[in-house]
Formats: sequence, structure tokens, C-alpha cells
Amino acid sequence: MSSIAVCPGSFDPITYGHVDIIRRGAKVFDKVYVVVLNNSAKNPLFTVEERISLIKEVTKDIPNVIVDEFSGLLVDYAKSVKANAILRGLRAVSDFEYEMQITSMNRVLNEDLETFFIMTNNQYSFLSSSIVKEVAKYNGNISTLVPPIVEKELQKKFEQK
Ligand SMILES: O=C(O)c1ccc2[nH]nc(Br)c2c1
Repeated sequence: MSSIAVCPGSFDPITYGHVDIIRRGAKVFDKVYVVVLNNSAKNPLFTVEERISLIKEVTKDIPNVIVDEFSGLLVDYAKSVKANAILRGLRAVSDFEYEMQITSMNRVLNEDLETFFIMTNNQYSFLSSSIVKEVAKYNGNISTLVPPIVEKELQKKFEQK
């Protein structure tokens, strides 16, 4: 039985922290679906299509990664791709409470779908898409935080504003 994981997130935009988790997960699971949450409640900087394009570009050298989008319940998307695992990154203890709540909810919705956590590299323990956007907004150096293509697209976004 092949192991298929779904790695959900906003990825607005993808950071080196996300890439770290995806690369580590792709070594463990046969397939990793990196799925962009199409959540109308948030006001994203990048469109879903832009985020998917950036993730595809940044992970193009990882053959068992598939990039997709979903709206609605993660457990329903997981069932649609026959995933038997959810993959999440943990950056610091502060992530744990939220992740525990989400995992408990998903377990209620689908007892058979297990969540696996991978700890990010310590150098990314502070990193989030939000903090990267804040630094990029004021033209700060983000070259060690996101891949070059993401840095370039962020600069374009803030030049437009
Ligand atoms: O960028 C974020 O907002 C974010 C959130 C939660 C996260 N867990 N693991 C990672 Br890498 C990560 C990144």
C-alpha cells in the first residue's frame, strides 16, 4: 500500500521553511500533495494560481511532489486523492496548540487519516509567510528566507502597490 500525504497550507508565499518540510516529507512518503488552501476568508497577497506556480517552480526537482489546490474540508480532499496521511511542519512549541486542535478535529472527521509532524530546520523556526511579506514590504533582505523566484515575485508585488 503506497503512502500518500497531503501537506496543506496557504503558502502565501512558499518559504524555505515550507520547502524544508516538503523535502523531508518527500523522502518519507511515496507521494506528497502540496495543496494550497483556497480560503476566501483571507486576503492573500498572491492568487491561488500564483502560489501554485511558485510551489511548482520551487519543487520541480522533487519527482514525488504534486501541487494542487482545494477548498472545503481537508479530509474530503485527502479522500479524493486517496491520501492516508496529513503532513504538517512544526517550527516551535508555539505551533503545537493550534496543530493539536486541527488534528483532533480532523480525527473526528476521519479516524483513519493520521497526521504526521516534521520539525523544521532550526534556522527556520521563526519563519512564516506573514513575516516574510512584512520584511519584503519595507525592502528588507529576504534572500535567506525564500527561494530567488519568490523573492523576485514579492518585489514585483510591492513595486505595484
Ligand atoms: O508560513 C507559515 O505561516 C507557516 C505556518 C505554520 C507552519 N508549520 N511549519 C511551517 Br514551515 C509553517 C509555516
